[in-house]
Amino acid sequence: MPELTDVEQSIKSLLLENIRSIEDFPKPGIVFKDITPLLNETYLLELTSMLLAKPFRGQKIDHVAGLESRGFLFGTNLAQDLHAGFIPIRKPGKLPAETEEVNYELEYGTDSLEIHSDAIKTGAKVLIHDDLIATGGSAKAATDLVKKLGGEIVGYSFVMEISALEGCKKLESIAPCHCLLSV
Ligand SMILES: O=P(O)(O)OC[C@H]1O[C@H](OP(=O)(O)OP(=O)(O)O)[C@H](O)[C@@H]1O
Ligand SMILES: Nc1ncnc2[nH]cnc12
Repeated sequence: MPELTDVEQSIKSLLLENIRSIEDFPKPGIVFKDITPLLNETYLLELTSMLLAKPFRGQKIDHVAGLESRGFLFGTNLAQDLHAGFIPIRKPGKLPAETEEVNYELEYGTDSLEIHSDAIKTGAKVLIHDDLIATGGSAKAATDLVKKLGGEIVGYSFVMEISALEGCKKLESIAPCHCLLSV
């Protein structure tokens, strides 16, 4: 009988095969990693969701904070699976109530992120989730927002990392960084 880790490895290979690489999107020189095929088929959606939650099962997590927009796709699923609430971290001007804001750098530009000022109670345990980590700038900005509100970062969850950009290195001293897939 195959070991569980072998089965998990095979599932990860299957998921990786279903990620599309699109050259020169959204700018020349960027190879865009498209996770939408993982949403397109129910078995891929379920396998991805199951493996995303696995490292955090049994941990006390009050909220999953997902980054706009692709961090919303698996983020609410992940929150429900971990019996946590979901907090949207959004691009500027999208959240309707009072917000906190931070600026950050992207692999292909700069942007800012916002969170509702009342989204987190002091000491709440927060897991940050996104589809992909490249430079880690967005996840670090999300970290700063959560900390500004008094939340405690207990981990990071990404569907995939672009390992050459070493984004997780920015975060490892803060909390464990789990990337389901790596390119
Ligand atoms: O690790 P980093 O270098 O910060 O890059 C990763 C971020 O870039 C992408 O988002 P993008 O800003 O393209 O927005 P989108 O999710 O709305 O497409 C991706 O979904 C992450 O949020
Ligand atoms: N290469 C890439 N593919 C998809 N999303 C990204 N976000 C930052 N870099 C990216």
